[in-house]
Amino acid sequence: MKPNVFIANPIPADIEAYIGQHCQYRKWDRSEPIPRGKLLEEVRDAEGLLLHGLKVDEELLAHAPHLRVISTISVGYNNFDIGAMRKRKVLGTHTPYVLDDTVADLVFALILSSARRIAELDRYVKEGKWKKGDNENLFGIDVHHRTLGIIGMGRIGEKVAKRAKLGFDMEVLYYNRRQKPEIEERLGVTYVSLETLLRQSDFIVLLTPLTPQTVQLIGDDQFQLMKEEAIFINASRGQTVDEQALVRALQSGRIRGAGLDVFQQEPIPPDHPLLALPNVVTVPHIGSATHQTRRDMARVAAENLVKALQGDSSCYVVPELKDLILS
Ligand SMILES: NC(=O)C1=CN([C@@H]2O[C@H](COP(=O)(O)OP(=O)(O)OC[C@H]3O[C@@H](n4cnc5c(N)ncnc54)[C@H](O)[C@@H]3O)[C@@H](O)[C@H]2O)C=CC1
Ligand SMILES: O=C(O)C(=O)CO
Repeated sequence: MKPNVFIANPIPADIEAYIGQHCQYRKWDRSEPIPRGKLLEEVRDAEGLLLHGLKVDEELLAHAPHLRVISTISVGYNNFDIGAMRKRKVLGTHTPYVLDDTVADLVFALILSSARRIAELDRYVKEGKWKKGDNENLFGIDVHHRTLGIIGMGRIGEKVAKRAKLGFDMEVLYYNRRQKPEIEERLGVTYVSLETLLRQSDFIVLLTPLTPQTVQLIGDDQFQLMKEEAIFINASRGQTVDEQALVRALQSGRIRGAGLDVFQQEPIPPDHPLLALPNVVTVPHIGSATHQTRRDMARVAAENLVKALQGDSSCYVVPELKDLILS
């Protein structure tokens, strides 16, 4: 008999059809998120669950006694309570690699638009403020030949480093849980302490996963170490930064600017002080959001779901739960 699965977010029709070849499924296909109560109801008989951005915790698992696999359409899986999943032997899978270049492109878009003030000057032109004789008050800073510091040199970090080295002749420093000599050799990047990275970089990009060790990794003390001209980019998760400290650093001119794709609360409340600052470029968590990449992510997530239910270990199980598929 085909396993029962629940698809909690809309996915392309052909990918849904692929799941249908291997599983019996029910689905939520409205664009607004599924209400929590409805999700808890729907998972009652499910052995597999496909989702994007929904919280997986003890409560959800308690409502899903048959659940064996949860497949998230994202590479980040901080929405998983890993301890609770391990206790119930529920596998978690994610979507690494397919989105790396797309997210790295977005990081560069944030670097360039912060340095050259693209969003601010777009408003300036459209509001009819452009007058002959405008000069220094429109100037930005160079990106090429400056120093980029990457915190979290993983799959996406490496793609950012490649763009920086090959496209912009930048010096690239990185800080990571472990040093990566193979990337140093391939790209000519330099491993440094977090403190050195913060002191020496003109652009600082945060790309670690959200874990207990990275919660508020960047706060007042770290902003104090940065150059006054530094631009801070966050494309990891909002909780890796102390957002109040970031507001203070930007308001006081401690750093020059910021480019942000992620926020402590998403959507960010419209009256949030960050949104009143001209030296901040914001986008609504769109790192991987191109038509092609979101499609590829949905395909990988669907393949993960089907493979994991079949006991095929070639799916992308999250590192902390890999032993479950082998046991
Ligand atoms: N803004 C967006 O739309 C997107 C955001 N992301 C975020 O980016 C993160 C990274 O994705 P990948 O590069 O695929 O992951 P990855 O696992 O390949 O890389 C993460 C790197 O961070 C390092 N790291 C982990 N904890 C650390 C710590 N405490 N201190 C220093 N380094 C640490 C790891 O050693 C690893 O090299 C995701 O977990 C997700 O949160 C990912 C995709 C899209
Ligand atoms: O994949 C992720 O972790 C995202 O944040 C969205 O692509």
